[in-house]
Amino acid sequence: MVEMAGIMFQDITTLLLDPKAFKDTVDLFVERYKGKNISVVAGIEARGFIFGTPIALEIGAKFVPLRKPNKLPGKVISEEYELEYGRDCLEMHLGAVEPGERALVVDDLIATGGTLCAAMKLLERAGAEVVECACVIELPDLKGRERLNGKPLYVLLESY
Ligand SMILES: O=P(O)(O)OC[C@H]1O[C@H](OP(=O)(O)OP(=O)(O)O)[C@H](O)[C@@H]1O
Ligand SMILES: Nc1ncnc2[nH]cnc12
Repeated sequence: MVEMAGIMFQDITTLLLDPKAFKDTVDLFVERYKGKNISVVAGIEARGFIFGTPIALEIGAKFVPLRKPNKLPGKVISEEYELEYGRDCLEMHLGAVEPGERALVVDDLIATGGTLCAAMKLLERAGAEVVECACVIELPDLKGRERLNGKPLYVLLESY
């Protein structure tokens, strides 16, 4: 954890420097989701890509990037969401997900929950069933879990 502009920033890049710790982290998710009939792993830009892609490969699911605005070249659907300061937006390629698909949403961290909430809305608008959201770290004091409308959230560690 490092302090950045008054915020205690949870920096997962140190985890990535340790190949065994990184692999063990991915394996914990793979063990949980393998054989659960998940066809889509949706990873949230940017840090959700780091964990989402190896999980998708290992469980045999496709990987769908949920990106910040104006990054995806094709037609997209968009969802705006509130940040602690201001607003942001996530986009997903139209047609990347088919109605009825079972999706897992992956990110590195849940803080206020706005990002995961927008991600779930995109997948549900495309007709997918969001099975669960998965993050490495939860900041429980920010009560992000309460914004997920009862959708299960699996995290590896809580940071207070
Ligand atoms: O639960 P929330 O309050 O919505 O915050 C969590 C989001 O914040 C961070 O991403 P950030 O928006 O900083 O973007 P980045 O990964 O591109 O740096 C983090 O990786 C999550 O995606
Ligand atoms: N404290 C924090 N550390 C890392 N990423 C974040 N995203 C939102 N809050 C964060």
